[in-house]
Order: sequence, then C-alpha cells, then structure tokens
Amino acid sequence: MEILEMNYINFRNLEDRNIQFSSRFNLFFGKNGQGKTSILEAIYFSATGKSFRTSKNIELIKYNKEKMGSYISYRDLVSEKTLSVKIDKKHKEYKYNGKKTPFDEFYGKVNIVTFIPEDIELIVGSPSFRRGFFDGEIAQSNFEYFKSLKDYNKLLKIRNKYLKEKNIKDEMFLIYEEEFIKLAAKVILKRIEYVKNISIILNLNYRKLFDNKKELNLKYESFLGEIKGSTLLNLEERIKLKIQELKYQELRYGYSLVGPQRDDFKFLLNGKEAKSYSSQGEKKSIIFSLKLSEIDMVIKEKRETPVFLIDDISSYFDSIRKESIINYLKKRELQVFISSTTDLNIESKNFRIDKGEIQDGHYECK
Ligand SMILES: Nc1ncnc2c1ncn2[C@@H]1O[C@H](COP(=O)(O)OP(=O)(O)OP(=O)(O)O)[C@@H](O)[C@H]1O
Repeated sequence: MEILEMNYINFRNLEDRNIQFSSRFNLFFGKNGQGKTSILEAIYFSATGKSFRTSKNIELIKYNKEKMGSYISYRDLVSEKTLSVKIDKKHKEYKYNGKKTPFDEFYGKVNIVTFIPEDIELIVGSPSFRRGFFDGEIAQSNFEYFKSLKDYNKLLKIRNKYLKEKNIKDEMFLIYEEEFIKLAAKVILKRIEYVKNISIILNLNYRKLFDNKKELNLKYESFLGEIKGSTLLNLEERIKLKIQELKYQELRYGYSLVGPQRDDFKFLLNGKEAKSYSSQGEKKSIIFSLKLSEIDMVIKEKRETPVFLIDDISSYFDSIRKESIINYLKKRELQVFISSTTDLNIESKNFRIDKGEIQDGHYECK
C-alpha cells in the first residue's frame, strides 16, 4: 500500500499544501516545534479519520479557523483510491472515492502503523491505554472484531446502567446479558489469538534488531485467570460462572466487574515484566519491535503492506539502535514517513519544515 499524494487545509500549524510522496522513504526534517509531528499526524488523520495525538478532532483545526479538511490518494493491491475528511466545530464528513461514507467504513481502508515517542506508554501506562492500542490494531485488519467490540461496548454501558439502578430482575437485563456474554467471549478469544500470533513475531523482531540474547514475550492477562487453549464456548461458560461469583459485588459497585474491559497485556523480557525491570533503551526497543510486528501482522491478515510513520527517530534512539533500525527498514519493501532533526543517511524524498511551511527537494540534513 502506498500513499501517493495529500492535500490539507487548516491542519494545525501547517501551511496549506499539496504534497506528492515517494513510494519508499519520506523524510520530514526540521527543528523542534516546526510541525514535524503535525505533518505525520496529517497523513495519519487523512488515512484513518483519527489522530494519534488527540481524540478531540477539533484540536486539529488551525487556531482561529472554523474548519479543516484533508485529502489523500493511495494505491492498494487493487487500484488507486481517494479518501477525504472535512471537520468543523459541529460536523465531520468522510468520503471514499468522492462518496460520503460512514466512519465505520472509512476506517481501515488504509493500513498505517505508527511509532511515536508517546508509545512508551504502552509499557508504562494504564491498562486502558494498552487495551485501546491492541483493540485498534486488531480492528484495523478485522472488521468483525471492530463490530463485536463496538456492540460489546454499547452493551457494557447498558449493563452498567442496570447494575447502577440495581435493576437486574428486569427481563430486558437478562436478554442483554446473554448477548453481553457472547460478545465478551468473542472479544477475548480474538485478543488471545492475536497475542499468540504477534508474540512469536515480536520476539523474532526484537532479537533480530536489538538483542539476540533475550526473549521477549507478550502475555494476555484476563479477569478469568488462566485461559490458555480456550474455545468460544468455554469462555462463555466461564464468564457466566464469574458473573454468578461476582453478582453481589457488581450490585454493590454498580458496574460490571466481568468482561474484556478488565483485561490487560503484559510485556515480559526474559520472563520479567518490562514495566518494572527493563531499561529505558530496552523499553523503546520493545515498542519499536512491536510496531514492526504490527506491520507483519497486517501483511499476514490483509496481504497488504501498511504504511509506516516514525516520529522523532533522532532524539528517541541512540546511534547504534538508529542504525540498526534504518538498515532493517532499507531491506523492507515499505513506504516509510520519518520525522527527524538530524541526517539519517538514507536515500529519501526530503521535506524541510520551517514554521509549518513545507519545502521539498533534496538537500543536506544538517
Ligand atoms: N491547532 C493548531 N493550530 C495552530 N498551531 C498549532 C495547533 N496545534 C498545535 N500547534 C502548534 O504547532 C507547532 C508544531 O507542533 P509539532 O508538534 O508538529 O512540532 P514538531 O516539529 O514535531 O516539534 P518537536 O520536534 O518539538 O516535537 C507547535 O508550536 C504547536 O504549538
């Protein structure tokens, strides 16, 4: 998959422009605070309708402007297509090949993997941050999961309302609960499968790029306890039993104590939890390996190569790790967008960013 060009109007601090991209490396080079992250965010936003920095789209609109718009053309395995988004303070409009499209159908058309410094939160941050990330990843290449998760979240809200009102004898509650259990089991099973598959690739990538003497593992921790080898049916059974077990606590707290919203993902380096035991350099390397593994997973699930966005590579990695990453990327057939404050010694289409203004052309990165 390849993004061919992009247009944007009133996107953060960027001067409006049309940009043609290279199918391999695109390097955005500039000093701090000039708009390097914003241009990567504009690419991500145009392709997915979401930002990797904020959940409030309104923040993307340039200060003192009323609306913002973006457009990309891209090529997948089949043909060339376009996506566009318009937002103002009240409305959002998504278009696919010029036709209005609901967000659910817009999202997932272009596969993008991002690496941003804030990703370290995947190790040190909250379980909900990790769940959000992995759910997004699975949903990106699995529409059924996207639907199940959306429906599950709706039912979770409804269930919590009933629990809060202590209204669990209501006939509707029982009907909702049956569906709640089914969807909870589906979501958990898909997550287990995903973790199992990505874990193998993750370990290989970590060893290949950063340290071949260590073993990296990703583990799914469920509120159900040990769930290795589970099937959909026995997950449903176990959730039912757990609901029985926690019935009184759920009524006391007034919200669900069962379900995938209670689960977490853990990174283990040589069997020890990375959050508590790994160095900063190791944590960054784990996350980078995770992102490379995501690329491999998208290729496996969709047979389509995703686009890779890497923000601020120069200040994030030391020179040895940076070289290892660049050498690896050179060998992969990927379209890569990188922002950096220093030269990376790669053959790339270069863009210089200065106060939101982007100029292209080859130049010396100094
Ligand atoms: N909605 C907006 N409208 C106008 N300017 C904005 C908006 N949102 C953020 N900015 C400004 O855009 C500038 C560029 O931010 P950005 O994060 O893209 O910089 P950067 O080049 O990645 O910097 P760094 O290397 O320090 O991370 C900042 O000065 C920021 O205050």
